[in-house]
Amino acid sequence: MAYFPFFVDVTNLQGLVIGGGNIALEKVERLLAFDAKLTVIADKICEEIKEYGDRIQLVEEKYYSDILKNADYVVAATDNTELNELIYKDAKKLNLLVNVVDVPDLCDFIFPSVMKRGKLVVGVSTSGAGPQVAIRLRKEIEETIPSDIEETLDILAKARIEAKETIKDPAKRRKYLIDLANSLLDKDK
Ligand SMILES: C[C@@]1(CC(=O)O)c2cc3[nH]c(cc4nc(cc5[nH]c(cc(n2)[C@H]1CCC(=O)O)[C@@](C)(CC(=O)O)[C@@H]5CCC(=O)O)C(CC(=O)O)=C4CCC(=O)O)c(CCC(=O)O)c3CC(=O)O
Ligand SMILES: NC(=O)C1=CN([C@@H]2O[C@H](COP(=O)(O)OP(=O)(O)OC[C@H]3O[C@@H](n4cnc5c(N)ncnc54)[C@H](O)[C@@H]3O)[C@@H](O)[C@H]2O)C=CC1
Repeated sequence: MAYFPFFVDVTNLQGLVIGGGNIALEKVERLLAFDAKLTVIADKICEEIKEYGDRIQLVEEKYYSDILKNADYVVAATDNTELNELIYKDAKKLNLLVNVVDVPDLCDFIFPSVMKRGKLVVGVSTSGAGPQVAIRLRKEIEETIPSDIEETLDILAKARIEAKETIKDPAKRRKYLIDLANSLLDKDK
């Protein structure tokens, strides 16, 4: 296996979380931090997940395979190993990407340890070798990020749009944007 860190626009995809316990809640919260479109199906959905009811679709029923038809990707987080395996098989028949929470062999994608500050996103993965290492390194990286990074990236995003209009020469535009990025990042040093 080799996990490539695509940064996927989850606002445009329909995610399906199967299971409504603590582990499902963690996955839901991580995805909602990115405004993911989500459906949660479980015969028992915990209160904490229900509190997100205005942002996600809740289906308080047992898993049925037809629900996969509306999904783009699936997270299987039930406490039933055989069921999680069945979900994996059903989802593969539809060519969906699946994450079975505690079974790396049944994960087409895995959750990294994530830091998000405005437009900056850092995701650290150990390819499943040791989530604890991913968590610790993510925290260490977090400490090196300038406190005004959100503002810096907002300024740069605007400047790039303007520069595409106003500086027609690609080489000059590139130099302008690299210098601006460096000056913003260096200004507090
Ligand atoms: C493969 C992967 C699949 C996936 O879940 O996507 C996976 C698998 C497994 N995790 C297990 C255990 C723990 N996982 C955590 C925590 C996190 N695990 C996450 C990701 C991943 N976990 C993917 C690989 C990530 C990578 O590449 O490094 C994080 C980063 C993101 C997230 O979960 O969203 C999140 C931290 C979020 C944050 O804080 O930043 C803790 C610590 C804790 O809970 O505090 C423990 C207990 C301590 C321990 O065991 O180390 C077990 C053993 C289960 C058992 O048998 O008990 C398996 C199964 C196995 O390894 O066989
Ligand atoms: N809790 C933990 O710390 C960890 C748990 N795991 C694994 O993650 C999985 C889930 O754990 P928790 O969320 O803590 O369990 P939980 O017991 O809190 O929740 C299980 C959920 O599965 C749902 N479910 C069961 N059968 C179903 C069916 N037929 N259709 C739809 N939903 C169904 C239940 O309704 C419930 O919402 C387990 O397999 C567990 O082994 C892995 C690592 C750590």
